[in-house]
Amino acid sequence: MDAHARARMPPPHQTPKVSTRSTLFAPKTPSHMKSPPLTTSHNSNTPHHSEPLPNILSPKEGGAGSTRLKIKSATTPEAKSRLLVKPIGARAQVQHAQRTNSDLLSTPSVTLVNRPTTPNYAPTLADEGWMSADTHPIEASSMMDFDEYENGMAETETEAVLVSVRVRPPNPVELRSDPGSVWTMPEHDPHLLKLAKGTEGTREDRDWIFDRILPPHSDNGKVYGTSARRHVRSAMEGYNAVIFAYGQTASGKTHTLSGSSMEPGIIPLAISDLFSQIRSTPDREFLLRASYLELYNETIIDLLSTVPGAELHLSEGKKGVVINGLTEVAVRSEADVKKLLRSGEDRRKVGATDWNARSSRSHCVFRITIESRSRNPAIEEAPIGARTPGGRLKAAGDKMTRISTLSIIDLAGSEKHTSSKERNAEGKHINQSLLTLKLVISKLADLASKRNVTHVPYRDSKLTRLLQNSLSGDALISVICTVSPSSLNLAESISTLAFAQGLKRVVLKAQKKEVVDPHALIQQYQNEIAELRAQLREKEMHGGNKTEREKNEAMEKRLNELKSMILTSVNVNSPNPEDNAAMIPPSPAKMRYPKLEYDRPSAELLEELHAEQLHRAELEDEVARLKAELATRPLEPNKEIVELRNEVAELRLIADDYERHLLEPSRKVRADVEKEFADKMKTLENQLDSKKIWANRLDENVRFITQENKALEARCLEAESKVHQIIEFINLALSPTDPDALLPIPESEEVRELSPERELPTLVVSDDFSPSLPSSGGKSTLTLSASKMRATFSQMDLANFNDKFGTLTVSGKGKGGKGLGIGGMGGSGWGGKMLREESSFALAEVAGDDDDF
Ligand SMILES: Nc1ncnc2c1ncn2[C@@H]1O[C@H](COP(=O)(O)OP(=O)(O)OP(=O)(O)O)[C@@H](O)[C@H]1O
Repeated sequence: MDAHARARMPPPHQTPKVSTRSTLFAPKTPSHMKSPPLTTSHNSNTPHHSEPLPNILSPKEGGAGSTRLKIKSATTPEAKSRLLVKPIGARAQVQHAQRTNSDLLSTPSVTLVNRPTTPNYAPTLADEGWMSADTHPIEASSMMDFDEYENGMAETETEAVLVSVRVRPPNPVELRSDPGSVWTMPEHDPHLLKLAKGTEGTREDRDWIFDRILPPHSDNGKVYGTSARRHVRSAMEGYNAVIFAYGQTASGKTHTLSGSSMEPGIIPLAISDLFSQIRSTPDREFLLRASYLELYNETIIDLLSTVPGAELHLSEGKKGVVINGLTEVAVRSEADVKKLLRSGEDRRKVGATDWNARSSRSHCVFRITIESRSRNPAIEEAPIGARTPGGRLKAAGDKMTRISTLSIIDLAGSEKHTSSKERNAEGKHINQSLLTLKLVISKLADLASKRNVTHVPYRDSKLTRLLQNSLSGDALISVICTVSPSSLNLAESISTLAFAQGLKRVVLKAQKKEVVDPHALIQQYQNEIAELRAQLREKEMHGGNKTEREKNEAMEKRLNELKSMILTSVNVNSPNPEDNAAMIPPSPAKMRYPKLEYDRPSAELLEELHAEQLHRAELEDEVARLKAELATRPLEPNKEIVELRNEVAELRLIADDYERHLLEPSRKVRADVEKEFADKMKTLENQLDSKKIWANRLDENVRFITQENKALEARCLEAESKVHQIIEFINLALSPTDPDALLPIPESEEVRELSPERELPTLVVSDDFSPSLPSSGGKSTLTLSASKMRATFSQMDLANFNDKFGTLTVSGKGKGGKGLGIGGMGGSGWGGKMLREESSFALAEVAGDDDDF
């Protein structure tokens, strides 16, 4: 964020929270209404002012400090005159109602009555000071950059004081001394103020940056737009707002705030803006009351009191500093405020100093308290759970009220030593209070910078006590620091700018004040109105004698008076309390549709109705003509339908396109799945290939085994035939008939031992063929001697024997190669089995760990 943006003020609506804080001004005792008309004995320069003040408020139960307010019954002619305001015509009302906010702003409708003329003070039109919007001379162009400026501010995020610096044009004395200005204000940068090159008497060569620099040619309209309008609008929305001017004497504070009849200042423009806001807010009702006080030589004086010079005292209330007994006057129109300001201005302490023929010798606070509520019955009820300022839960029917104050403060100028003794004494007090203000601001700035601050000296002057609630963050603040362009005042101007810089560092925490407050004056008035209406209705029903009728009249007057105090977009245009039209309460339809123009004159409405009827007749003719044309028209494809068809076709294309785009993701998913499956397929194919290899090798095995089996079969057959031979041999051996037919068996030591009958052959059988035979040294051998066998098996069934040796292979084994022998299966063994194990191992290697395999 750049320095300029930092310097800007935040929008006041950023933290719209409901607060329970309420106004700090306490009203005065009820004696006001009975007091004689206002006169002033303070201002020796001004004539006494005897104009009666409008609607002074008084506490319901009396006593200083009470916050209960009530308008006294205006039953006396004097009281009645206070309520009367001159009416304006119906046409003017309509024009007012039709004007937009911006219209009203760009053409402020009032100007302030200034103080009486003195030799070097030349306002004109003093009595006609409150000019109409159409006649005052502010140029519309001077307002042109307000919106741009406000838009810029709306972007900021932190709450700060809005600080503007206004450089006034040089006065004749300054022009004589040095016609140039010590300040330069670059056109391209409305935030930058620099000392002109070559300015003597100071070492200050820094750039000064503020929210707005207002060069000498800026008029009050521009100042209002840039430095006050936001605050006035915020006050209307429930934020407390303070606008004050600060600067050395004769630097232009009063000119900025009050202005002249030709160039109204911030106060009259603000008042005008307030009323224009009410006119353009038909859904809310308002109650405005004004107070005006001055702080002179550390004494607070009520400028609106019926007792001139009435001194006020401050006290510490629950919610801050309270001004006890301050007069508040209900105002219903700009004219009402004009009267108040004029009477207050007349009483203000002014005096000629060496620098200013009409110097303000006091600090002045003009304050408007604004109460408002919704007029819409649907939304005016406070939400369930809302609380009153006292903390109690709202009762049924309680309504939310916004209560805020707009304070505009004209500080007395900081003083140099003057030639007058009296001025010097005043100056001492003024300087003392301004010094305290500076100190307080500096402490608050330190606090905002999180420096250690133990004490903020609010109590050191009445000015800082008056401002305490606002300065401690309760309000939105705008300060206009005024400086002279002359080198004669350079030191003072730099001191003012330093003060302004301190202000920029103060942090504000203003909150919208929207509460359920049974003590809100607007609420009390509404209650009283309802009560009076009920009483009057009852009396009407029962008739009554003369005295009662008089009482009723008084009650009706009071009712009308109260109703006139509650300002709406309708009755604020018609300030005459006797204008019954303005007094009629809004109908339910009006309440429901507040934006409809119910109050337009009937002649206008009739005119409009007539125009509408003509227009309707024309339209009916046109419809008839078109119908006739349609009836005679040949049936051809309706162009519109063709167009619509084309449009449908186009839309279809678009829809197809959308569909394609929409299907794109699913296509991608499908491609992914397909790829996944393809990968899996490939793996399975690989596995299948491996299985095929394995199967081939199995086939090979089978083939090999089959061959082996065949070979074995052949050998078995051979063995069988040999067994037959053996059996034959045995049969022969056992045959007693022909011993010579036996084959000769070669002699061996072993056989000799075993077969003493040499003429008989010996049979040797290896154990490979019979596991049941006894083992001897790894190889069992059965040697049969024919002679022994003859003896042993003489009784044996040959068939049994044949069974026993039927599966044996026979290897001939006889002495000298003549004998017969039975041996194992030869060297080939189980070659097939070996092959199978090897293939199975190889196959497992190919398949890996795949479960699917
Ligand atoms: N911007 C301006 N344009 C034209 N005239 C101005 C401007 N500012 C001030 N003046 C004139 O300068 C004179 C002094 O101004 P003003 O009374 O407003 O000063 P001040 O700061 O209020 O002084 P003090 O503190 O003594 O009351 C007045 O005659 C006023 O009309």
